Amino acid sequence: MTAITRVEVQDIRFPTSRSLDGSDAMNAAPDYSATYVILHTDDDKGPQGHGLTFTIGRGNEIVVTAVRSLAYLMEGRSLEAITADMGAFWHEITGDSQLRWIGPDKGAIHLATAALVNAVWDLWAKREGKPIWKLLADMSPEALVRCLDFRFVTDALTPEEAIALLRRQASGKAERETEMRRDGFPGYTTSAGWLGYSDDKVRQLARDALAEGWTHFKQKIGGDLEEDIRRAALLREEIGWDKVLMMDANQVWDVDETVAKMRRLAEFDPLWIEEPTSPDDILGHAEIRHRVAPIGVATGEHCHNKVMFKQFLQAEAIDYCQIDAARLGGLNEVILVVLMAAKFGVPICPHAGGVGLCEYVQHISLFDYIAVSGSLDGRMLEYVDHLHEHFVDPVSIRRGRYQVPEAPGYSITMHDASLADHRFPDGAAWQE
Ligand SMILES: C[C@H](O)[C@@H](O)CC(=O)C(=O)O
Ligand SMILES: [Mg+2]
Repeated sequence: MTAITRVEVQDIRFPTSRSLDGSDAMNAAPDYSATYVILHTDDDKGPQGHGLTFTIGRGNEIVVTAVRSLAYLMEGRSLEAITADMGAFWHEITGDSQLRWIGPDKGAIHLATAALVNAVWDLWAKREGKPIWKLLADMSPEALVRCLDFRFVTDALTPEEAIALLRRQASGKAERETEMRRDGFPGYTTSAGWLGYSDDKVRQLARDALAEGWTHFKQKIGGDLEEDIRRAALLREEIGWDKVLMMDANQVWDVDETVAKMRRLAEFDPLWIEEPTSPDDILGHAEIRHRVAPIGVATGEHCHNKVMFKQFLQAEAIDYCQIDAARLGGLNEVILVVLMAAKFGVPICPHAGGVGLCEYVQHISLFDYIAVSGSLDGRMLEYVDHLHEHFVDPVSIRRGRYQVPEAPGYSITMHDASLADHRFPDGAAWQE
């Protein structure tokens, strides 16, 4: 038995606002940040569990405090008891009635839940000697479904339906695993498109990305419309018309405004408009989708729980489901949404613009392809070229495709020196 003896939490921040990496129309100057959790165990020689949740700077201290409040639900428990019934564990960690009051299943408390839950999965996978995607792909449908909490979503997906979905793809799993190891998973890059970058920088980064083999690009829009049009033309000039372009407004518009603006931007042939309006406006997204077709609608990075995703799917409001590994309450909830999306026929294209998110979501897309959907249609994984050097097992990209991670765990462990340098406010990075 391995007991979780202590939950350690750190406030880690990177001063990305200095270079405007990650900037968009809503978030002009983000400092990519992590509430970073380490699960210590009574096995000194064994691995620790690592997990993080993503924020963009101020407020990270609130999520750190929320992790401290939740820690009592973890400390003293055995890993084996948790993993024997992961569904019950998730129900319990999101079910403390006093803490649930400040959610439920949303906001700082849910972000904190993600860091803790993902750290448990990381610990489990490390002890099994497998990367997360492989741990999931190797589970029987019944074992995987036992990891999930179906409360509030059985009108959209029952455990029996989830088992049937997983059984449907069981026979081709080994083949798809081999294919992924050979070819990698298709990606797209956002790195050339941040809103705060100068024209020259956008041009240079687009050229670099083309030379590296990227074929799919995402651009930030949502500022002045004429500026959006000018920058879309600039990007098309660089990448040509045979490459795919996506647009991301980061929630700045109303519904009618989105329709009017996307009718102008349609000349640049965007595949999707991402987060056009409030992330909570399910019917608004449905209305936009209806009116801007054939441009697709993508959202999910601010979609905070399985109930919201259920309704986006039921309302036929999205063409692309952009789950976020740390906005939902950790992997248990992510898997449930992946299964619901498969049932509704909507492709998973995870959000990865943040620190550590590329590291996390590669496991989710691999699992989705190998064990759930069995399809690459409409599926691609976001890539941003920032901060990977701080991870012990960073993502590896070749010709615009994610290479399969093989190290045990969830790929989220950071180097000790990186943690020390970026601890807020006393780390070296914050002394300049
Ligand atoms: C603030 C983040 O960088 C955000 O712009 C990321 C995002 O919207 C994306 O990657 O998509
Ligand atoms: Mg986005």
